[in-house]
Order: sequence, then structure tokens, then C-alpha cells
Amino acid sequence: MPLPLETCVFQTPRYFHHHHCHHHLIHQCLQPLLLRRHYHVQTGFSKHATYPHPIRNWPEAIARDVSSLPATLGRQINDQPDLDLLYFEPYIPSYMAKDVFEFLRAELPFYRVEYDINRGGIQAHIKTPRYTTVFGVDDTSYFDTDGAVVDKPPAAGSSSSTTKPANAKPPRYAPRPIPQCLDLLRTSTEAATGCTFNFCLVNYYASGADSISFHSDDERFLGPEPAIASFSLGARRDFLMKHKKPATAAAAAERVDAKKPLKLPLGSGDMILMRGRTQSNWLHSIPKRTGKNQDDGGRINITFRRAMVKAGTDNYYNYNVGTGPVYRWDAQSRQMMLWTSKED
Ligand SMILES: O=C(O)CCC(=O)C(=O)O
Ligand SMILES: [Fe+2]
Repeated sequence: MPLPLETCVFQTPRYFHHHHCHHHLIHQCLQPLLLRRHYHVQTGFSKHATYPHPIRNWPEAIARDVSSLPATLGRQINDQPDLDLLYFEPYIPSYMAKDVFEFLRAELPFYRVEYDINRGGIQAHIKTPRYTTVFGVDDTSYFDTDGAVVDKPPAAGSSSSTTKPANAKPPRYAPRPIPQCLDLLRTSTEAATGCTFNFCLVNYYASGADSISFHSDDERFLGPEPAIASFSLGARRDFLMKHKKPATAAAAAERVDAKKPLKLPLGSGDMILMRGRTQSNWLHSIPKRTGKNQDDGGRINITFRRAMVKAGTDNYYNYNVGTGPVYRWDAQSRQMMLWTSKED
């Protein structure tokens, strides 16, 4: 019989179906009450029909430490036009960052997404140059206590309270709830930034050969001036930022000093909040690394975002999960390996 949520030291979303084996129950009876609560809440796995496999919850010690973050106050970086960053250096202190990195790399399902695009009439097949995964659902829906996706009632007086959009496409992907190990970090990040997040995207750069090219996260489904919190774990990698090209020559003349590119060598545990006019005016990238730094090792990036409409959910699952096979970290060979369920 699960304890009521309000007695939990760390709130665990109710969609987690706790698995109690007999051995655990006997063990729990011998524990003092407080310990028993800890034990109940912080052991086991996050489970959901959409997950390829259960995802382990934080060990108790890490869960407690995560709830005490951030380790430092954010430093504002806004000395360039349209730039508004809050840099936590670090958010997760180094004594924790290593464990957090190893844990997430070992526990999360990853994908290597491929897709076709049409660039000015030219068809191209894109192989995403990194491992990705995503959890969350846009603001129009939530997960109920059974883990089912439920539409929120439309706001009173909104146009959608009387009519459903005629062009509403059926969803292509079943959204996945954010597992406990990432949701504790989401909650901490919301408290540290005052922002709200309903999506968690994860990138794994296996080596210096993995990268993300210059882009901005300015999709319409994020709404105007989106805030995106971006965590780094593992190998240090350069995060490059450059101002978008001015639309006209007049605008260019006005902004002679506006294009100075920025290089932030992000270390393990760092978090950078991008907000305000940043996404609409700046591009960012993690370039490939060659030479002696190429084999520095893997890096995990976690971004928390808030998608406003259903189109955002489909877009994020399409480009970060897709329809291909699952990869998992193999501790023996120390690399991502194709993974298939043993029940298949
Ligand atoms: O890995 C990073 O730090 C950046 C990731 C990123 O820009 C993205 O996922 O949109
Ligand atoms: Fe990005």
C-alpha cells in the first residue's frame, strides 16, 4: 500500500508503478518509519508503457543532493545585443556530476535518428550526429495517475473552448512521462530559474566526432522568447554562439559589433539558461573536435523546455526518438550498443 504523497520527502509523480517484491516488503517491516518512507520513494524504477524498458530512479543519496541544487548562483551574460544568458558554473558540483553523468548514460534509452528533408527542392537524408532521447508532453495535455495522456480543459473564453482546430493532425508519437531521475532535476531547475518546463531533451555525444550544428531553438510551438535550461555532464565541449545575420544592410550597419561570436567551454555540471531575445537572435552549436581532444570521452546534454501546443510534442519525438532501434550503454565494452528487449 503506497504511502500518501504528502508524506514523501521527495515527491514522486503518481504514474510510477512501484514494484514490491516480497523480499522488499519483509525488509521494510524491520525499518523505522522514516527510513521506510525513504526506501519506498527512492528505490525502484520509473515505468511506463511507452518506455522500451524501466528507468531506474536515483539512489537515495543522489536524490537528496539533487534537491539541494544549484551549487552556485547564476551569473548573467547580457553584454551583447539580444543576448540574455544565466550561467551556473556549476549547477551540479563536480563531486556529484560524475555520478549523475554515469547514471544517466547507463539508464536512459537512446536513439540515433535518421530522417529525410527537402532543402530548396533537394532531397537529403540526415543522420543525426549524436545520440538523443526525449520525454514530456506539451502544455495542452498531462499524464493522469494511470500514466494516460489526458487533454487539459481549454481555458474559459478561449476560441478552442468552443471549436476544435479543424487542421488538428492525429498525433504520430505517444508521449513519454519524464522519469524520476530527470524530473527531480526539472523541479530543481524550475525553482532556480522561475521558469516552467514540460519537456526534457537529452543528447549524448559519444566522442569529438558527435556534434550539433548551428541552429536556434526558436520553433513556434515554444512561443515567443522561450527559456531553455541546458545542462552539461561529462567531457568539456565548446558551446559556440553567434548572432544571426541581420536581415537588411541597414540593420547590418547598425550592428557592426553585434556579431562577435562567443565561446563557452562548458564543463561537467554547468547549466546555461538561454532566455528573452536569445533564441530569436542567436545561433548556437557544439562543433566537432579533432586532434588530441577527440577522445576526451562522452558528454551528456540535457535541455528543459516548455512546448505550448501539440505540434511541439510530435516534432520533438520525431527528431529525438523517431522510429529506429534503441541503444543502451554497455558497461563492458564502454560504448552504446544496439539493444533489443529480452521479451522480444
Ligand atoms: O549539447 C549542447 O550543449 C547543445 C544542445 C542543443 O543545442 C540542443 O539540443 O538544441
Ligand atoms: Fe539548441
